Amino acid sequence: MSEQMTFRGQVTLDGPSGTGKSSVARGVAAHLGAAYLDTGAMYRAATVAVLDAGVDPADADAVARTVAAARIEVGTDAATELVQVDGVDVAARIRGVEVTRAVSAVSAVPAVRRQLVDQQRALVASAGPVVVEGRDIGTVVLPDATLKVYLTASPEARAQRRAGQLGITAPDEVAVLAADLRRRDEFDSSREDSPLRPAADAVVVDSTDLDQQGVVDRVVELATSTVAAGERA
Ligand SMILES: Nc1ncnc2c1ncn2[C@@H]1O[C@H](COP(=O)(O)OP(=O)(O)O)[C@@H](O)[C@H]1O
Ligand SMILES: Nc1ccn([C@@H]2O[C@H](COP(=O)(O)OP(=O)(O)O)[C@@H](O)[C@H]2O)c(=O)n1
Repeated sequence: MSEQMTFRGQVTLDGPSGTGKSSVARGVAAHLGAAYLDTGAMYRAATVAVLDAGVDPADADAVARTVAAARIEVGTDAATELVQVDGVDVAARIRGVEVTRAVSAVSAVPAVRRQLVDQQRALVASAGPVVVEGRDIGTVVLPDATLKVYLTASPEARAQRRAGQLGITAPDEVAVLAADLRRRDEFDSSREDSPLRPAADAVVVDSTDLDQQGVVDRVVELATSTVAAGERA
């Protein structure tokens, strides 16, 4: 497929925190003229609903009831960020420390996952060509995707990137951030329902020594060569 040809497939990007999933997925979507879905934003929005209801994130039944009653909306346009809970814009709040600390507990609740996975599949079905990022997209949400990428990077690089994003420079604060990332990744990888892991047919891309554009270029190259191979078959 030449780059000018229209990309009609689905690209999944999974991996641990700070590997560059969101920024790379946006770049790839823009390059391919595809829609973009940030599934982490949906779990984060569900977490806002739980915290606002005063529910303990560890109380799975109450979490499931609260999220079932909430209207969670996210956009699929790579150029703009739309995240709402019951019509209220929560795009900034979902990135806060409070939500980040609670999100893994909320996303481990099977009923929450069923609800949001159904919603993700419906959004993808109406989006056309799409780049979707998260933790279980290649394994559970879109097992037949055109291209599955599993992004990795060293723990040090991931902590440094997140620190840069949050404007944190003090070494002790970076160390706290690194410990938080490690804890969340362990939780996400060891949960029973849809743990974080590469799909058997995912291409693993280590971004430790690549800059953001380098990773975007690599994923676009993989997407175009996968489509070309499919057309030859
Ligand atoms: N390959 C890279 N090298 C350096 N910084 C990167 C790279 N990819 C992404 N970043 C930066 O790292 C930070 C975290 O990236 P993000 O896309 O939010 O990761 P994730 O969605 O996996 O948590 C952002 O500030 C982003 O610009
Ligand atoms: N498909 C997904 C996406 C996110 N999540 C959960 O949502 C949390 C936040 O996801 P995110 O993609 O916003 O996290 P970062 O990689 O940006 O730190 C993750 O730590 C997971 O607990 C999930 O369980 N499944």
